[in-house]
Amino acid sequence: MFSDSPLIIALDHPSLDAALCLADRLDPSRCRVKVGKELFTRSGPDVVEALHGRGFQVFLDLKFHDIPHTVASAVQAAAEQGVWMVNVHAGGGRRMMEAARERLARHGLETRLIAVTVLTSMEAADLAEVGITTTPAEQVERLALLARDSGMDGVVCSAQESSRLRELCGDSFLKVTPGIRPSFADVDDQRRIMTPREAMVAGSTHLVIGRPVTQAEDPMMALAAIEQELAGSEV
Ligand SMILES: O=C(O)c1cc(=O)[nH]c(=O)n1[C@@H]1O[C@H](COP(=O)(O)O)[C@@H](O)[C@H]1O
Repeated sequence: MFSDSPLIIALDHPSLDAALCLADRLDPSRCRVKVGKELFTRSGPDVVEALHGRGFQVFLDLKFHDIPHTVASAVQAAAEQGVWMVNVHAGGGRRMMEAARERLARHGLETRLIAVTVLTSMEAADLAEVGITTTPAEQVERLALLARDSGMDGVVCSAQESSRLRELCGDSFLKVTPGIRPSFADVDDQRRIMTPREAMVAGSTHLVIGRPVTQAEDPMMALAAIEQELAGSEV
């Protein structure tokens, strides 16, 4: 049975064994999982296959950013592995995103395709250093509108931007938000953060949570605590 939970647990582990060890402590009916750059670079498609075999839906978070043909081919390769969701960088531009969308459509692949706006680790000063002098919020709006117009199913953004993006792009446009910190967790290196409850109220459709669950002594108990915080929000 697939999960309809908004929770996506980031398996940011250095090996296949470590990731599966954590996955085996989670319940696939109560969360999805995210495979990112380190884990995929080390273990490749085997980890996706192993997670599918355990009943998890997988968000393959490789944040593709390259010329349109290369990104379209990479997105196709991800979708052919049967992943639930894949992402690209909105900064790659309209033609790149449209090429990825068109490739999935041409092959009848239903993987959700979303675009990263501004990373949750970035503040105004970080943007200024790379030549972007608008605020993070303005840049997120610009990239979210571009992503929507380029056929994306949604965006990755900070939960602090979810309510504005709900107004601009509607409820069904996915707002996948990392930088989530339950009341019991440390902030770590994240900057634009919110609690799970605040994020759902603000309009996030999915919450990406890593260390607060993966580093917990009992990951399933941490997940249950997050579910409880969410239930308190009546969302
Ligand atoms: O695309 C992502 O998932 C992502 C985008 C972003 O802007 N910020 C961000 O933290 N992430 C990912 O979300 C996860 C957050 O993990 P924690 O900070 O441990 O909860 C990591 O796997 C990040 O790579």
